[in-house]
Amino acid sequence: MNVISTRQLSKSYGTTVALRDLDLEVRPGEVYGLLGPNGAGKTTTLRLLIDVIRPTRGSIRLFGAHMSPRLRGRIGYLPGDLVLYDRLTGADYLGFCGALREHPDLSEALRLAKRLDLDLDRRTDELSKGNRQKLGIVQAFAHRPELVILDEPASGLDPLAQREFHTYLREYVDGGGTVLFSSHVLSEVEHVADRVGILLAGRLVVEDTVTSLKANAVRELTFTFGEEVAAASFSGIPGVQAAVQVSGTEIRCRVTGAVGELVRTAARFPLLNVTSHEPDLEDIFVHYTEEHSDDD
Ligand SMILES: Nc1ncnc2c1ncn2[C@@H]1O[C@H](COP(=O)(O)OP(=O)(O)OP(=O)(O)O)[C@@H](O)[C@H]1O
Repeated sequence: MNVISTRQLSKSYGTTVALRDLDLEVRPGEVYGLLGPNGAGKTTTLRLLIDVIRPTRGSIRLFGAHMSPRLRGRIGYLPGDLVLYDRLTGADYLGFCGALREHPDLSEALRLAKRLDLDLDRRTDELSKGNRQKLGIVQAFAHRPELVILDEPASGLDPLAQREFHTYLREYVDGGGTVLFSSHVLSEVEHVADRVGILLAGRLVVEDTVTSLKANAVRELTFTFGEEVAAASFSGIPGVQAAVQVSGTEIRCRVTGAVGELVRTAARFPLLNVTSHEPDLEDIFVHYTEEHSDDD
């Protein structure tokens, strides 16, 4: 049974369609990263899942059931717009959240706060942006939820805190937890997520593992020859999308899938060097964003 399962989930605000027909499945024990440019519908999706806003259409199942007060206790949530009570210390705030959730045991919260180097004795209005974010993360995990939904968790965290947080996320899923998070930080998604979904203008345009997305993405191979070679010699080869003449002796090819035929063709000429630019998640993200804007 999937931890999260949505069918044709849609949300409109007046005439603005924020989310269209989202079918999302998040499996037990996985870290799922939701990517998208500003306004793509990420926050809307997360808010729908935790039931702070209601769908215009479609359905949501969490652990196979509709949202209920009992189910809410099994879920942790970091909102994108975290509101803290300024006069409380971090420890007071966590105690308050624990009381609301009827989970007074703060041992997990204290452990995570220590790992993130967060001082819980300071008043929340004295905390820096990054430390407020750490407090938000700590409250999301404090009651040992089975699922956490995090809206831009990396926002404001310094690289050390980010690294510690990612290690903690891995431990959390290894211990049976499940994570859905949104992010703009593509390197974070690349390192942490098992699967990635890209939302564009409210639609899920692609969903896959990071490894598979990269394997199927467009790569660039640049060939340097010992004599002049025409780019036209490389057009029509399976997988080659474009062959560009960089100079008389240098040709750059954009290619998808296997490169065997392309490399065999290049080897028929006096080949001196080949360099390959491997796509990262940013290239893939830009590719889908550009492709989508072409459709508009
Ligand atoms: N309360 C609201 N009233 C009207 N429109 C809204 C509301 N909330 C969101 N929207 C619109 O819905 C669309 C999706 O917004 P959403 O906040 O879900 O995007 P996002 O992917 O989280 O963006 P960001 O990365 O900027 O946080 C946007 O066009 C936004 O303007």
